[in-house]
Order: sequence, then structure tokens, then C-alpha cells
Amino acid sequence: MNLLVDIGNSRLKWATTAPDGLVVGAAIENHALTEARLAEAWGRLSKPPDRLAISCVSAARLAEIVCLAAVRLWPAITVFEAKSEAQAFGVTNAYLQPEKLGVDRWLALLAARRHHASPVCIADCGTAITLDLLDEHGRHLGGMISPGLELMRKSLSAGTAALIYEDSAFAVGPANHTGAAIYSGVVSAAAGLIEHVFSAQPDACRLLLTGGDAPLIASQLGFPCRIDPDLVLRGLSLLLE
Ligand SMILES: Nc1ncnc2c1ncn2[C@@H]1O[C@H](COP(=O)(O)OP(=O)(O)OP(=O)(O)O)[C@@H](O)[C@H]1O
Ligand SMILES: CC(C)(CO)[C@@H](O)C(=O)NCCC(=O)O
Ligand SMILES: [K+]
Repeated sequence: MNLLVDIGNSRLKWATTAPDGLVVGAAIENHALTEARLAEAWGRLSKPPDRLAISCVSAARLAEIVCLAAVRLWPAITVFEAKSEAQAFGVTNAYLQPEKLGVDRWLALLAARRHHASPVCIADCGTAITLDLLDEHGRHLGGMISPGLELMRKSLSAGTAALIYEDSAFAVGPANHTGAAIYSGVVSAAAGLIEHVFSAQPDACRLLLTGGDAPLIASQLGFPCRIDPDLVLRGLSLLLE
């Protein structure tokens, strides 16, 4: 059994590998991440993992906390930190400097190539929204980066006098109060971005969403799509095969 850890800019997601797939644990907010918190989550595992694979696009300090917690619980564990490469598992990285592609994006591409049909447009709807295009030969055609929903909402409150960040419920379409108008605006911006990019792709291209905001954004898309919530973790799992 192996342990997989995906550290995003907001939350840490983790899973253990099982013969028939992943067993996904409860996400931990980055600001609440401590060795003790991980020990509490992982202390309940039925047996010690042999290997730990980490994907980290956030501060290196968080990956260190994860390593320390794992080594303290299981001194014999082997730790592996994923890095973006020029080529792996039939996928070729489009970046001029392949190591500069966010490792979460790279792992999502590897998992999409293995578990979904290509050509595919991957939209990771997390702290940032990233789009990555993969052709039928496994060639990454490049991608795009935009702020995610929370960052868009926070940037409005940071850059204006009247707009405050409210924990408003999402309602479709034009709104009649500020919080709902902002939420509706940013979800429309995200859905519009994805539709704009996807509609320029060949007919055979599929649309694949992942990330915490994938279900909400998918509900506002004018195209059919699949949601794979564990795409980055599934990419990590490939690396340990
Ligand atoms: N239970 C939840 N807790 C926190 N955020 C959630 C939850 N469910 C959905 N979300 C949404 O998920 C978004 C964060 O997505 P995700 O967890 O994929 O981000 P992340 O992996 O930290 O980001 P990234 O990889 O882009 O840095 C938040 O904007 C929030 O709106
Ligand atoms: C864009 C994010 C923040 C998305 O999590 C991450 O993939 C990242 O930090 N990427 C590095 C820059 C790049 O991918 O071009
Ligand atoms: K992510």
C-alpha cells in the first residue's frame, strides 16, 4: 500500500492505494497543516504504507511537514516528490522548460492519458484554474492559467472600496445583491473561459474537469464534460507503479 499526497495552494488532498483504486481521505486546509494533524489522519491507517509520493505546488515547507509526519509514523517509508518531466507515460510536455510546468498539471496530464480518452482538454478548477490540452498522440499542446473562483472574489474585495468578500450562495444568472452578483460573475467568467478554449478544439476532443470547484463550474457549462475529482492523485499513483 502507498500513500499519495497532493498539496495545492489551498488544501492538501491525500489517498492510499488499494487493489481496485484509491481510498481518498479528508482534505486538510493548508493553514491548518501540522505534523500532529497528519498523524491524527494517518494514525488510523490499517497498515504502514511502503512508499509516499508527494505533489506540491505550494510552499516547500508544507512538503517538509508531510515528509516529517510520515517518517515519524513509519521510519522505513520511502518518500518520492514528483517533478514535471519532458516526457513520461506516453505524454510529451509542451513547455519550453518542462520542469516549469506545475507538477499538478503534469500529473493530471499523465492520469488523463492513462484513464481517459484523448484528445482531451483538462480544466483543473482549484485555487487557480488551469487548462491543458492533450492531443490523440499524447502530446501536450500547452495550457492556460487563470485565477480560481475564490481568488477572483478576493481580488474584487482587495481592489475596490465597496466590494466586500461575502460567503454568499451561488445563484445562476443576473443577481439582485452584491455577494450573489460577484459569485455569479466569477462562475460565469470561469465557465466562459473553459467554453472559449474548448469550443476551438477538434470535434473529437473531450472535456475533463477536476479540482474543488469542478462540480459548480460544470453545472454552468454549455458542453458535456466528465469530472474526475482525483486526477492529480491518480497521476501520483502512476508514478509508483
Ligand atoms: N470542502 C471544501 N473545502 C474547501 N474548498 C472547497 C471544498 N469543496 C469545494 N471547494 C472549492 O475548492 C476550491 C479549491 O480547490 P482545490 O482544493 O482543488 O484547490 P487546490 O488544490 O488547493 O488548488 P490548486 O491546486 O489550484 O492550488 C475552493 O475555491 C473552494 O471553492
Ligand atoms: C498554476 C498552479 C498554481 C495551479 O495549481 C500550479 O500548477 C503552478 O504553480 N504552476 C507553475 C507554473 C506553470 O504551470 O506554468
Ligand atoms: K490542484
